[in-house]
Amino acid sequence: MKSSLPTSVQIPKVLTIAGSDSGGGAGLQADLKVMTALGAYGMTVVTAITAQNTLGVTRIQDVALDIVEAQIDAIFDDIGADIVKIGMLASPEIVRTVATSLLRHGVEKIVLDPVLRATSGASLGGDDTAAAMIAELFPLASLITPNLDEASLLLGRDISSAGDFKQAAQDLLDMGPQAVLIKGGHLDSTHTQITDLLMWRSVEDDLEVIQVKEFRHDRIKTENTHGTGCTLASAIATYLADGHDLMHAVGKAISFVEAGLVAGQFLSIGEGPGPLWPMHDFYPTSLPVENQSS
Ligand SMILES: Nc1ncnc2c1ncn2[C@@H]1O[C@H](COP(=O)(O)OP(=O)(O)OP(=O)(O)O)[C@@H](O)[C@H]1O
Ligand SMILES: Cc1ncc(CO)c(N)n1
Repeated sequence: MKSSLPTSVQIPKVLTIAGSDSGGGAGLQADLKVMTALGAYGMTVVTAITAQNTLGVTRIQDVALDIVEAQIDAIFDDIGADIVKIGMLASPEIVRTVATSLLRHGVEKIVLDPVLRATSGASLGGDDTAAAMIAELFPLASLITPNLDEASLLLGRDISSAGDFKQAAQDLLDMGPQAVLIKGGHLDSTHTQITDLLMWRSVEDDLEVIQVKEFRHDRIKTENTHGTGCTLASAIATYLADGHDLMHAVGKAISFVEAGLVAGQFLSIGEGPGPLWPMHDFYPTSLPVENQSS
């Protein structure tokens, strides 16, 4: 039972529906760290448990459908969420369960990161999961954030150059989401710049118009890029829940990832590509520990 103490401080409540990364760099662990770093109250619905580290994924255990549903109900029957971020869903059945539950609870703000493969190459969902996402979740999504591999899988054709981004975003937008962000992080790593392309629908004078914004930024030279996609989508969701419009939320989230990558260069976590560092604002890694403010 609640006490009668005043509860006037409002912080954004952000729910991630995602897989667990035992290594802590991606998945719901990354999501929670980002939400916390950005001042939101983070919550989790676990869809799958991955045995994972910086070298790769060794095992995946899907969570039973009724347990996925019960977690979503537990949150919306009590706490609620200002926005939902979706990551790894692992099977078409989990996609359907999540979509049905979110519809039942009338959830309207959804950032969908269509996670289908880990950077290490491990499959985190197959073609049938992609098809279920398109059918069940795209129409509910405020924003989808595919990387190049995911955009190629979802569209059934190769998206391999920045010149393909606009048409790919348009074709993905035609599949039902309100907005699409194509992430260019995996495009040729010899390029010194990265382009992420945002396309979204808006209404002007009662007419729907399609808007486009390219975010071009320097590629940070680092191996430690584990979790960039999860971090970006969680940061966008948190900034949206905090009241920013889509274009600014995406811009701020890209800057947050960049700062995390710069700070993550100085960390040595695991033998493979390590994670970025989402706590960069609080614990800057480039300073010797004794010089950091306490
Ligand atoms: N080396 C880099 N320097 C600067 N920004 C980067 C770098 N690598 C990725 N990003 C940014 O990180 C964000 C996520 O992009 P990316 O293409 O890596 O997504 P992803 O493949 O879904 O991530 P993940 O590898 O976690 O699955 C994008 O905004 C992208 O521009
Ligand atoms: C659990 C999980 N979700 C998402 C990704 C994508 O980075 C990953 N590697 N692991």
